[in-house]
Amino acid sequence: MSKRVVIFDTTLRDGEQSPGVSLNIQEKLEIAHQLARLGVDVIEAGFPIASPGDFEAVKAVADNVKGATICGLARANRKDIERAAEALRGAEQGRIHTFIATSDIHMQHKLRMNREQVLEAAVEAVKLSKNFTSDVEFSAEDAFRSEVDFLCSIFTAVISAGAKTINIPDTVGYATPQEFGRFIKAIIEGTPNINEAVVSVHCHNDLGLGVANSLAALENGARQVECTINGIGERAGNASMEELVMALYTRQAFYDLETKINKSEIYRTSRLVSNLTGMVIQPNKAIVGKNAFAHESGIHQDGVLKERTTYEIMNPQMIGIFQNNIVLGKHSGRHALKERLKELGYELTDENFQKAFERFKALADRKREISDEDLAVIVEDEMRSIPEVYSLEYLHINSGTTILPTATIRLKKNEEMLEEASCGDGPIDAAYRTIDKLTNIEVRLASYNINATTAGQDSQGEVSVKLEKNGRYHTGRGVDTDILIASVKAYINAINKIIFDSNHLAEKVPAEERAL
Ligand SMILES: CC(=O)SCCNC(=O)CCNC(=O)[C@H](O)C(C)(C)COP(=O)(O)OP(=O)(O)OC[C@H]1O[C@@H](n2cnc3c(N)ncnc32)[C@H](O)[C@@H]1OP(=O)(O)O
Ligand SMILES: CC(C)C(=O)C(=O)O
Ligand SMILES: [Mg+2]
Repeated sequence: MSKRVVIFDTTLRDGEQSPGVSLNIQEKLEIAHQLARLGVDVIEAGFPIASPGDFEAVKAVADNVKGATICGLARANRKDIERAAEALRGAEQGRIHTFIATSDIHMQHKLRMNREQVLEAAVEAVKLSKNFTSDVEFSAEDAFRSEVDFLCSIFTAVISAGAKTINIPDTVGYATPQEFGRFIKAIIEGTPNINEAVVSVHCHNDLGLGVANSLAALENGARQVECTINGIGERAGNASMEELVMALYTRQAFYDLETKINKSEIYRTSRLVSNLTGMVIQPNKAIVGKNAFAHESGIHQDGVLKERTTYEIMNPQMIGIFQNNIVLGKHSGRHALKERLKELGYELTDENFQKAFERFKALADRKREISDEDLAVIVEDEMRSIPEVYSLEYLHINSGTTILPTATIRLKKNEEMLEEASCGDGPIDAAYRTIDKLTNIEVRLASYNINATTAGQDSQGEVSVKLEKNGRYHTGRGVDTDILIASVKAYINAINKIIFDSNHLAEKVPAEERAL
């Protein structure tokens, strides 16, 4: 039996049946070109009878996209099939995919047809389709809830009528892997001319088993899988293409099957489909989710940095993901921080690194993810060697529409604790007046600037101040997720610089010429 699995992509047909998704001609064309680059074997571009727009989209894909079979869906009736054939006329290789439901529940309530009528409609549909193309696929909708003997007789008949692919959908996502595998085996064994057609499956994800069921079918003789990018599709979606392909590749030794998918295009295709359909990918989605290759905890990061395969079963670069997979956050350890700092070009002494690590952990307690910008701020602070004569121990600010802004601050000066309170025009003015009282250094605030150093609600505020003292300017910088704390830190930083400069000056200038 062939090892080759045919990848039938139905992102543009079943994927577009996702509630809220509607792709225009241009968008379908763009996705179809990308699917061809990705190397899918069949692109189901739409359901031409559904609307003039879908007809035009299938036609545009058929006329323009080369390198893959272009397929159009049609119910088992003349109008649908002729419309599909017309849309596909320009295709290098066109496939008509005709279908009719075979489960009792669908036949009785939806189609209001009996088995004989359904079998006859199926055979007629395949015969009619054969007038337009040699590549005809027949699907028995709701196959998994259909009676196996009836399915075998309908498949035998459509294969005799010329169907080259017979598709066995689990339309409502009801199957579980073992029983679906057994089901496929029973159909193959019960259909005498099965060797004249490719056996295909089309699994929905209502129980989250679309991919698992498809793999079970492949183990039991199926050689085409119908799937969508990012697993989009009717209700809970279809089997996800990227998961199927990567499962077959990663577990090649077990399945011994291959596809012709160009794996390095997987991520790009996933992003394109997500952007054009508006279907956001959940972060923990396998293969293409934001977190699929991200490591946050220190023990994992240490392992991955020492040897990637300790915690990665696939290489993200292989599917076109080049972003950093080490996410710095509260669970990260020293190895990961040191590695990222090295990548950013920072070489810290052991002592500075230890300080930077402590600040990193403190920030990570308040902020979900630590960005490179956050690290730059932390490290630059640690690399400066201005002694911290004053440091902030405690800050309490009262402010609002009906109260006078008041600040209470405790500063540590060397080993001594100093505490004061003051009012001001605003909370920052109150804080700065309090610091002036505590330090007893007379300064003038020459400028105050605030910036968000990183994006997002939990971003850091960076405050820079310029203080004037005896005609000389001293800048101070403070960073914190709380802008009042950042403002106070900036002011204290500038004061410490004033003291540092004044001490340096003292070494050169006699006391009487100095005034602090
Ligand atoms: C499992 C799947 O994903 S199947 C594909 C589902 N996709 C879609 O339905 C998307 C596109 N669909 C559409 O735009 C419309 O449903 C159309 C244009 C196809 C049909 O629209 P309408 O003619 O208004 O019919 P409507 O959708 O209301 O009902 C479907 C009809 O098709 C019949 N039908 C359903 N499946 C089939 C089939 N495979 N073969 C023949 N007839 C079928 C139904 O019995 C019903 O017939 P009735 O009108 O005699 O009762
Ligand atoms: C048209 C068929 C193949 C389908 O989408 C299904 O049965 O889910
Ligand atoms: Mg479907």
